[in-house]
Amino acid sequence: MNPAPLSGLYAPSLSLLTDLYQVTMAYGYWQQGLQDREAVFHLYFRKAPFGGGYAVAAGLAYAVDLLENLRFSDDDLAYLGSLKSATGGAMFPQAFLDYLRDLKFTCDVDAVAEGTVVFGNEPLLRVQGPLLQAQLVETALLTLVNFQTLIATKASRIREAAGSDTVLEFGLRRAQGVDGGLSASRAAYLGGVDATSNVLAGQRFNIPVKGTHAHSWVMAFEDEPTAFAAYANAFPDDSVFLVDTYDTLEGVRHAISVAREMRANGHELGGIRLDSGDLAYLSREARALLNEAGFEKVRIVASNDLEENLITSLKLQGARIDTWGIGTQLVTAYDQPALGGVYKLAALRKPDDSGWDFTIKLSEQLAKTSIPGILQVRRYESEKGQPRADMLYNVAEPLPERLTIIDPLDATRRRSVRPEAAYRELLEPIFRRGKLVHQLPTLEESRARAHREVLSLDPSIRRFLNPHVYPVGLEESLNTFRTSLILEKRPLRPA
Ligand SMILES: Nc1ncnc2c1ncn2[C@@H]1O[C@H](COP(=O)(O)OP(=O)(O)OP(=O)(O)O)[C@@H](O)[C@H]1O
Ligand SMILES: O=P(O)(O)OC[C@H]1O[C@H](OP(=O)(O)OP(=O)(O)O)[C@H](O)[C@@H]1O
Ligand SMILES: O=C(O)c1cccnc1
Repeated sequence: MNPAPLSGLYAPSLSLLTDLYQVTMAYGYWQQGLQDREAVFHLYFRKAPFGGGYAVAAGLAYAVDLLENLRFSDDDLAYLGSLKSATGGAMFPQAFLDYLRDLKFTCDVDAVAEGTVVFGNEPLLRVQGPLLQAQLVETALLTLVNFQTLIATKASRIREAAGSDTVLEFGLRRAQGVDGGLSASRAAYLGGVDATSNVLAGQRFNIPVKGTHAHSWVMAFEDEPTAFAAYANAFPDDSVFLVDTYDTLEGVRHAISVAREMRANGHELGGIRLDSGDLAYLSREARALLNEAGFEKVRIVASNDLEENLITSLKLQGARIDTWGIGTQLVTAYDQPALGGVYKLAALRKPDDSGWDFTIKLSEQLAKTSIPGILQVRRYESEKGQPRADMLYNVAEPLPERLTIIDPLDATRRRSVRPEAAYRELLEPIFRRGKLVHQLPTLEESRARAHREVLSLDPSIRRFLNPHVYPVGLEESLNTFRTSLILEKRPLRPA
């Protein structure tokens, strides 16, 4: 089986999966002769989602697939050719459409591996190449990386709450459409769930598929014991009975009597599922009934609008739940349905090719002012591999001998870097001149990375409530340069 069956996910191409303004700007750049001016954009979010202290990067495999297949088909061009301007003429002239027909993606892309733990303000992706192309891919890259990073992060929080218990993703029916379901299942697995009920995701991404049965199964038979016995007949070694259709504890008793018959025939009941009521109380009662009857190994699955805080609370209440089935809250990222990742222009090659003009987007809030340069993220780690601080620096400028990391929001907060401190660079080359130069890891490898990296974080950063803020700063000369650029661009207002 193909472990990373992503190639051609968007074949022949999703080149029109963009906002109209990307195409109108592309036309404008082309008209101005700016299409090949070398540009650098960074994709980053400002604040980790769910009030948490970190995020888990995801979506790169989809982004690679999209960029590899980026081309305008005849149908795409015919559609763009049919668009009209306000006065009724063609929005785009034929010569521009011909240019798009021949367009090939030739940018360099550097990115953080999927499953890497990331923080606010650091680039997850850097695109460097012809301005028109680097601009054109903005929307699609944001669509892919924002959503999958959000869901992978939610899944890692649920994993954190569940500890070593099994977590199943049950979200497809409540997901935001087809790709919302499919890419959520992938990102949730990457972030740490153990299996999905989504069969297409199982086929496409080689994710383990698992499930129980619905209330309708019980309702389709004359009574509950008959329904359980029929299910056991179909799946003698893989049965989990949903016990709450009529009365949960009565349902547990029915499950036990069918489990006895199964045992007499050489089979064991796998589990029961609770889907309503007080899950702490019912799971304890169910455990006691099962144990008394000699079914210590029958697992208790719980579902019903669960998420990381409820799981934590249920555990504190002494719930005896072995497996958590999580749907809506996970795949819709219910408490924060979007990650506000942005894609900002940070450098433009000078027209005479003599170097770079670094660019900045100002904001009233310093937190929203962009970071100029061609950025790399250097992660300093302890001897045990625990992340200690991340430093953003401009690879287009030489690094000073003595490194100091400055908090971009408060320049008085500084950290010196020991020259011998161990580090790794997070952005890795993915495309060079439009050619894929990176062997993408399998989904299993990315999932293992996410698991490893989240666990390597200090628990104070992983906690849900008021997590400690992980230090991400600018290398001192970059910070000084950014401040000077802000002063240069911001008008000096009269008092
Ligand atoms: N012990 C508990 N502590 C905190 N929350 C719980 C506990 N048990 C269940 N919950 C959660 O409370 C919410 C409401 O559950 P409850 O079963 O009362 O309502 P419901 O979903 O409307 O039930 P039903 O399906 O019977 O109509 C769910 O999110 C459930 O996971
Ligand atoms: O609560 P979630 O986290 O979203 O998990 C998925 C839910 O979907 C199912 O309910 P549904 O009522 O759709 O069908 P059912 O008859 O199988 O329970 C299942 O029983 C869960 O309660
Ligand atoms: O298999 C299950 O138990 C399941 C699947 C989807 C949604 N809710 C439950």
